[in-house]
Order: sequence, then C-alpha cells, then structure tokens
Amino acid sequence: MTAPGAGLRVEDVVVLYRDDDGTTKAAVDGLTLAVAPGEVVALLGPSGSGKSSLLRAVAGLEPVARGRVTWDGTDLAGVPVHRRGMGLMFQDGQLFPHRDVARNVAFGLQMQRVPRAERARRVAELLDLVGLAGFGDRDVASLSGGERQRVALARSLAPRPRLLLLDEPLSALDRALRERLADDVRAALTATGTTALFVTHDHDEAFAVADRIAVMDAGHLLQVDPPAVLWHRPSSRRVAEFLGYEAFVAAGSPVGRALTGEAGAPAPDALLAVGPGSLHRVPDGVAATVRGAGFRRGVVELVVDVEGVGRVTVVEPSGDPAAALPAVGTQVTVRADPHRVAVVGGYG
Ligand SMILES: Nc1ncnc2c1ncn2[C@@H]1O[C@H](COP(=O)(O)OP(=O)(O)OP(=O)(O)O)[C@@H](O)[C@H]1O
Repeated sequence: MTAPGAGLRVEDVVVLYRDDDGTTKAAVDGLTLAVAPGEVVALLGPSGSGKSSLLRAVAGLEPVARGRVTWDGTDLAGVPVHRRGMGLMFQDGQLFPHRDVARNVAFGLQMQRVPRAERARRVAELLDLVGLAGFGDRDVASLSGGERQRVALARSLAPRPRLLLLDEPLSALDRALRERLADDVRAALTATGTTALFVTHDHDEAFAVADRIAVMDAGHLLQVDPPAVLWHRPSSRRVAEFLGYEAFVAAGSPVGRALTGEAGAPAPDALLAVGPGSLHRVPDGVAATVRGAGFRRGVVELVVDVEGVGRVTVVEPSGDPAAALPAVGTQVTVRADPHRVAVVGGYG
C-alpha cells in the first residue's frame, strides 16, 4: 500500500511562455496529475497540447508559474534539475559520440562514483535488459536508430532514477520498429520497477507502454485512466474523437437501439461512440451505403454512411483472396458489436 502523496504529484500547475509581442500564453493551464511509485503514465495529446512543457516543468527545466510539483510530498520548487533524481530521455537519444556503448551506459554511474566492478556489472545487466547483450564495445556511430534508443534507455535507467521522464523517445523511428520498441520499453520499465512519465502523440505507443494514459488538450487534462477504461469509457466526446471514434449516437434513439439490439443496449440516455471495428455487416440491420473500400494489413476497411449515424469505418477480415471489394454505392446493412462501442461520459 502506497502512502498518500507518495511518488509524483503535479498540483494545479501552470507553465507560461511569453510571445514575441509580450503577451503570455499558458502551455499548461492548471493541471493536476499523480504518478504512483512504480507506475508508468503516458501523456498523450495532439501537437502543441503542452505535454513537453509539463514534462520539462516536472524536470525543473521550465519554471512553474502557479501550483506545485512534489515528490513524496516534498515541494521541488527551487530544487535544481540535477538534484531531482530524475532521468531524462529524448527523441534523439543524445548519446556521447566519443564513448562506446558501455561507457555511454556507465555515464550516470560514474557521476554517482559507483565503483568500477559494480559499474561493469550494472552496465552488463542493463544492456541485457534492453536486448543489447554483448554490444558494450561497439562504437555508437555504428548503431541503428533503434539500437541507439535502446542504449539511451539503458543509460537513463542505469542510475536508478526515482522518476524517468521520456519525451517522444520513439518518434524518430519507423512504425514497425516503434511498435516493437514500445513493448520493450514497457518490459524494461516494469522489470526495473521504474516510475515513469512518457510523452507521446502516438496512441498505439501510449496504449502499449502505460498503466494509465493522461489525455491532454490545450494545456488541460481531459481524462486520466487505464488504457482499457479510456478506450471503452472516454469521459467526453472530445476524448472519444481524439481516440479515433467517428460517430455518436444516443443508445435510446431508434437507430441506437437498432444498432445495438435489445441485449447490447446500455442505459437509454447513454451516448455511444462508434469507430473503426465497432460495426459489422449483417443480413438485416441499419441501412448503410458504401463510400469507399480498401485492403489494409489483412483486413478490408469499408467506409460507409450509416443512416442516422454518419460515416463509419467497418473492418472485416479478408478471408477470400479472390473476393472483390464492394463497389462504391453498394447498399449494405450493419449492426454494432456491443463490446466494440464506447460509452461516453461514464455510463454503463
Ligand atoms: N520556449 C517556448 N516559447 C514560446 N512558446 C512555447 C515554447 N515552448 C512551447 N511553446 C508553446 O507552448 C505550447 C505547448 O507546447 P509543447 O511543446 O509543450 O506541446 P506538446 O504537446 O509537447 O507538442 P509536441 O508534441 O508538438 O511537442 C505550444 O503552443 C508551443 O508553441
């Protein structure tokens, strides 16, 4: 059981920037968030929503104009960056080019004056953890982008920071690599019990790494919840739209009832969000017109206009390689899978 106030607390924090014309603008606008010891929280939001500003304020790199940042209940105001016991990792791992992999990873341990033998042990342990066992002697210039970020992760974990701050650490990598590394980052953070705040604008990454996801928009926190709760119970239409839900329908309306069927319908006043994968074609359902069809990574995506609902993407397995895609204008009928619609605003 964790003591109340343990770990990181961000209380009503405001971060201001001064524009060229002298006016001030709040990049973070009265935000409150807690990260418990051992927890990984992703800050997810569109570009410019204030994620990096919040991270930098926690690190002590940006002044806090209002509110406070505490660790285990102690106010960090006035505590300089290097005394906060936090690790930082950025998009470009910023490795030291003149040090080999092992000496990069050992950097923080040298700063802490950890004895040589123990340092070597810890470096080997970390390289193993990030999947780079045996890479110690390699010149960092010879590494791939993904390997560099693995080294950067090992380096930031080596001194056992009480909080690791990661700012878009995978953004420079291509998608396939990002997906794999997101799982590996999660595994490394979990294995070391590291408390972490992970900034990303990539939904899949946030869902892959985090115990809880904090959705930010325009300097505000819209919702913070575990991934499954966020996905199935977005707190507002805004959050649901940001997650990729495409259309909204009142559960109790005629079309809402027709879509979900009697058994699947939640409270009649609930607002349902439907998106890619929520609907499937059935012989008798709600009328819809095909507006587009495409083949993507083993599935067929049909963009359909559903009567009384709007434009939604139907995702179907593509079983038969010889089957033609439905033509634009084809009339179909659809129904919702009750487990694949979200209930907006805490109903259900
Ligand atoms: N040094 C600065 N001076 C002035 N304005 C800034 C400064 N840094 C950030 N901003 C502004 O503050 C707002 C939030 O920026 P921030 O970088 O925190 O957002 P973000 O969510 O991390 O975005 P991104 O994903 O694009 O990095 C933006 O409108 C940005 O233009």
